[in-house]
Amino acid sequence: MRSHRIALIPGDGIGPDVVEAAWKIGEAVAAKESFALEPTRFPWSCEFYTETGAMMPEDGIETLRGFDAILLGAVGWPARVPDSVSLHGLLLPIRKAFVQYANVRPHRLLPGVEGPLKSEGFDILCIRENTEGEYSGAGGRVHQGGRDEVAVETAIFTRTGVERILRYGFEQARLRSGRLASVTKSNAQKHSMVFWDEVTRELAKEYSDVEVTSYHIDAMAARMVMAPQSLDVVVGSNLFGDILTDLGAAIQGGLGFAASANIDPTRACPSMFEPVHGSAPDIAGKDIANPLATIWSLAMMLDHLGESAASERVMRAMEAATARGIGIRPGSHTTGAITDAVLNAIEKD
Ligand SMILES: NC(=O)c1ccc[n+]([C@@H]2O[C@H](COP(=O)([O-])OP(=O)(O)OC[C@H]3O[C@@H](n4cnc5c(N)ncnc54)[C@H](O)[C@@H]3O)[C@@H](O)[C@H]2O)c1
Ligand SMILES: O=C(O)[C@H](O)[C@@H](O)C(=O)O
Ligand SMILES: [K+]
Ligand SMILES: [Mn+2]
Repeated sequence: MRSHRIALIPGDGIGPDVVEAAWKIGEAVAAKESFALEPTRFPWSCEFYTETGAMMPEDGIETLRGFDAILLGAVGWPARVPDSVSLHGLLLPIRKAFVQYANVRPHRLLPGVEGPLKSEGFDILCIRENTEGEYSGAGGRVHQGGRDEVAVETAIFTRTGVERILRYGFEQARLRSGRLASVTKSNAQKHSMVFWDEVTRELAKEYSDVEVTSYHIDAMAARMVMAPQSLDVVVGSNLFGDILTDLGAAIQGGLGFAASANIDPTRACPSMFEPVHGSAPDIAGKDIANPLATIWSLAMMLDHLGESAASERVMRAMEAATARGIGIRPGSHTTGAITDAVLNAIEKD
């Protein structure tokens, strides 16, 4: 029987609830399609940090390297560990070490879900650079606490990094409508974003079948709200992509719906799948976290593993559940009730 080894990192807050919910769905579709999912659970989290002084063991990356994929919940519990420590101790090292340079985030309204806008048919694909840019972690602070204190945070854009993410965007545009929007801010950031635009234009010659348009990040934010139909594939830097994908999540009905895949397109390393949202301390422990974002991320994982029939089963079941009004508004159903509705739809399919 085909088998896939999956590392589960539930993490903090609502992370464990949504990962266990998604895992039930994974097991159900694996049974339907006659393959096995072999889970190994890792307790790496802010609690782990409190106990050990690190977000993951020193050999954590090497341990993960042997898996076919990683399914993650959320990292961060600011009351216990500063976010800058937890993110740079677990989530960001995985993205960087495994060169998961393409963070793929689909935003689409599921049937029955009414977003806050009149944006029927909202359906875009955001591609976020995931290994460098504003998240490089290069910089420092001097004269800490003093009147002359200085903080420097240097965004790093390499030709390799910029070219490969734009290329990924062009390729995705080819698979969809043939339209690509490249997010820039070259009016203000006169080095990195001018470079980004230059590489965009260079690649445009190679992809003459793709219609590419550059938009400044601020105008893009407005466009996503005012004219989302004019967009299809959107490619942007790490921070721009981070912000735009919470906006995309909001338009698709909330963070409980937004899925993501951290992809190493070369497949040399395991890719990681996780909801766009974080640990949601404000609703943790209340059993109202929407698991659909993580279930959708699981569908992306199955597709990446070559299990496209199982992936399609998950998507169909989610759509059947929301079409019946399950989980369509924040807090409308418990995590368990939404999970059961999806499981039920899988059984009936
Ligand atoms: N990739 C990640 O692991 C990731 C992503 C974002 C934030 N974080 C971390 O998570 C912590 C909380 O961050 P935040 O509050 O800025 O963002 P968040 O995404 O955790 O929450 C933002 C808002 O969305 C709601 N929400 C999120 N997920 C939901 C779900 N599944 N169902 C229903 N509502 C949901 C929350 O209740 C909250 O009101 C911080 O430590 C942050 O650094 C981690
Ligand atoms: O990448 C980040 O900024 C955080 O982990 C989170 O906000 C995300 O979007 O994944
Ligand atoms: K997450
Ligand atoms: Mn984010």
